Amino acid sequence: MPKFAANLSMMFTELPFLERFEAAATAGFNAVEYLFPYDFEKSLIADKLKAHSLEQALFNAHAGDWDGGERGLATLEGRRQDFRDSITQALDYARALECPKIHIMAGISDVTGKTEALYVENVRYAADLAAALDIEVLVEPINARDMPGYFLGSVAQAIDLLERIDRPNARLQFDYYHAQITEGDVTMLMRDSIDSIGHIQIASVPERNEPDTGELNYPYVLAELVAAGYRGWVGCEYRPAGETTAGLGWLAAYRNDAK
Ligand SMILES: O=C(O)C(=O)[C@H](O)CO
Ligand SMILES: [Mg+2]
Repeated sequence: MPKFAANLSMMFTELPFLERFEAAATAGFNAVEYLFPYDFEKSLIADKLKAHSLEQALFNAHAGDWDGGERGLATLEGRRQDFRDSITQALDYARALECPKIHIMAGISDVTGKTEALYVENVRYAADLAAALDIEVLVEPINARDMPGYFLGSVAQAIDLLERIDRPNARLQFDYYHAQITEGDVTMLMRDSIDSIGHIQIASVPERNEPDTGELNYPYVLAELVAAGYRGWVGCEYRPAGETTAGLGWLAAYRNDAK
């Protein structure tokens, strides 16, 4: 059965960030992921993980001026040093949190030969630093409805760029929510890209709520993922329709499955 990580940027937002760790553990999660840890001392987060026996599955490298609309630095001309600083910072946190994976956001950029070349160079730079720490760097295609102008739109584009990056620890973050909106045929897409997949995320489509609603049949989708050999965390990157805990009935069904 799949193992699920709570995404603390979207789940348990009824609580202040640092209190979400305990809430996730109490709800039965053994791992967490979120966008960014950088507003907090890494030792503070490490203490939370330890106190609640949680693994840190994933977080993102700093993605620029988020409130100002930036969504990553890896394709931005003139931001090479900012990008490099973001990787140094992310790896510093990853080491402290014993986190094996970092998501590197590409940025809002047109796809041109120039932006592709910069992206390949930047992700390669990050992968080489991360490899020394046994950490993977991940790239994720994001749907254009939620993030208009985002550089990385499809799994095919991501795989093509990963081939050019050509580093074994640079891998695909496959988010079924984005894949269904942009491409559909998600199980064939997953099977075709399974060798590149380093992390999975889920949510209902189109509302991005609990995975037991919406147009995707997750019991089937996740059984196929496991059958294809995926053994990593499945990040629950969804916005609960109501109170987070009240919407966790879907998780109990997987626990019963395992018995
Ligand atoms: O939005 C997503 O799907 C993500 O995984 C990113 O990390 C943030 O946009
Ligand atoms: Mg995602």
